[in-house]
Amino acid sequence: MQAAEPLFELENAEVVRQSRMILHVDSFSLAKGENIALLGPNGAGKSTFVKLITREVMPLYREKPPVKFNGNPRATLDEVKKTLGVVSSTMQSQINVHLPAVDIVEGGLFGTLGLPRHVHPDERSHAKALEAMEMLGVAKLADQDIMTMSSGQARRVLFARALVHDPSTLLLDEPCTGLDPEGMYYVRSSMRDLARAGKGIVLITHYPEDIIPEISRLVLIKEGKLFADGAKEDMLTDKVMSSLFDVPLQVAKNGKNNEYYSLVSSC
Ligand SMILES: Nc1ncnc2c1ncn2[C@@H]1O[C@H](COP(=O)(O)OP(=O)(O)OP(=O)(O)O)[C@@H](O)[C@H]1O
Repeated sequence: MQAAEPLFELENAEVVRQSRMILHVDSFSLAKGENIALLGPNGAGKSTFVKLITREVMPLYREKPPVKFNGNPRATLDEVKKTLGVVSSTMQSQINVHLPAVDIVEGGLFGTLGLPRHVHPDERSHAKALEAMEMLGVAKLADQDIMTMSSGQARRVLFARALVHDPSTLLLDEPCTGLDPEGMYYVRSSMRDLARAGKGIVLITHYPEDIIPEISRLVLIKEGKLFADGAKEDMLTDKVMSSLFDVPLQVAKNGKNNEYYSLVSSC
């Protein structure tokens, strides 16, 4: 079987802020369509890692390019945006206008959180937005003001927004943060649906509970470096998790078929 082509590659990539090295990756590759989770303590460098993918952060210059996207060391922002759909928990707090949810979703076609002023939505873009909302089970909320929605409903609207331009990979930055168990249930089941529909998933999280069964590879980040990278079952052990977070932790397996993991602190 032929190996899938890489979507994203890093080689000797370093990010410096205020004279401090906040991320250094010797070597990393993510295949097209692959599902991974990035796990690590606060301040470890997970968001910086993902911002190297989205080109919000640039690495130090090297003669041999440290970042390649679709094999291209000079991928344009437009190319990156077309390929990726992004959802983050902080996006929700940036929405402070009264707009129908469908406008938020349609804004995803233009890379904005609502419809840009100069844009007059046409039937096609409206239909696309409704189709994405249908996929996330929130089409019936299309006309509801986003500001009046529960956090779980609004998060699913943001998933629909990330999907509206049909990206091949979704970048999900702590998608369950701030949600109650019902909201988490729907976000996690949406992640599963999307993975099954063939979307690649890159999930950043602090919690193994978010790691849906379709994700089989875990990348652990600590103190600005790749701490470990490998199969989920090898990473989610008491020993590895305790040394990643520097406190005693036990990994429990649960779910109907023991397909989920959670972390228990022994205080
Ligand atoms: N613009 C910046 N200037 C200075 N330091 C920065 C900047 N951006 C990030 N850092 C630092 O780099 C480190 C890594 O930050 P990053 O946001 O990537 O971590 P993270 O693993 O995503 O954290 P969290 O889980 O808390 O979101 C942190 O110590 C952070 O304070």
